[in-house]
Amino acid sequence: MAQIIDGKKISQDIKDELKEKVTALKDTGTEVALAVIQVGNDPASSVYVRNKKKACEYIGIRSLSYELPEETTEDALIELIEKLNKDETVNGILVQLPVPKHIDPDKIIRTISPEKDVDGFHPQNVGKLVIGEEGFVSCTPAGVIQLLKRSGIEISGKNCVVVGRSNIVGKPMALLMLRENATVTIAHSKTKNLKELCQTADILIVAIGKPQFITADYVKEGAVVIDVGIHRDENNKLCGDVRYEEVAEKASAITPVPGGVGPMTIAMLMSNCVESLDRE
Ligand SMILES: Nc1nc2c(c(=O)[nH]1)N[C@@H](CN(C=O)c1ccc(C(=O)N[C@@H](CCC(=O)O)C(=O)O)cc1)CN2
Repeated sequence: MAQIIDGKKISQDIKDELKEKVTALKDTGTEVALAVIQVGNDPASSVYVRNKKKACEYIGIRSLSYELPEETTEDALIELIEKLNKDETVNGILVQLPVPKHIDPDKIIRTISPEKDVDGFHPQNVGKLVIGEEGFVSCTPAGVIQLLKRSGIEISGKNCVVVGRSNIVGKPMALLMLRENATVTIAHSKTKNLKELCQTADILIVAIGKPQFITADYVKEGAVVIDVGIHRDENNKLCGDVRYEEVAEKASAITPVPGGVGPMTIAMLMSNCVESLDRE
């Protein structure tokens, strides 16, 4: 049976380390502040935003909350971001995704100052990741690296297949694994022989957005399987992109859903906020 990679425990460890750091910073008169913007009332987004605020509270980060109505215009949102960009007391800014359809997420991401882009989505931060310069890194992929490292899983020299090529998970995930000296392949909806390709992976990272798509026959005996997906099944129970029960019997280590990658997203967001101070 596989080692279960406990994202809840690892994210708690990270939050505890950050809390210590933030407490010490406070003693020197330095405060960390994060502005969280949500447009509309998507129920899942409301849960994530609430959890981000709770994490801020736990660590000692000041959180500024902007809950804007669904009909907020793109211009009004841009105006708010520009105001926060100029506010010297705010270190980090994030707009919870998805935004309503009438708002262009790419335009919004580009409006956030790269120095305050704690989500790591701004093209300038993505570019820094590509060329190996220090910048903010997207929280979910950064969280996966922490899960692997803190679980004692060797990355260097391993064959890694990343299934999914989104800008916020798949692509940065592949770049981070490359930075850790893995041999990386990105698979996507047009990939031929996906199953055979996945079977070559020592580390299989799945961010495909299809509930329970990856079955045991996609997985090499002893592989490490990281599930980035999050869905509700027909019984309204949370599940991932991976068929957990059967894959756990074949893998050497696996992340559960819930309690795997998800909680790491928020821990790494907190880490980026604290890190933003070192960049000033
Ligand atoms: N601006 C952003 N928007 C979105 C991001 C992001 O990083 N920045 N990522 C996702 C949502 N997300 C954070 O925002 C997120 C997703 C899942 C979890 C999490 O802890 N999941 C739990 C289950 C929680 C539940 O009960 O639903 C788990 O997997 O154990 C945290 C954050 C899209 N939008």
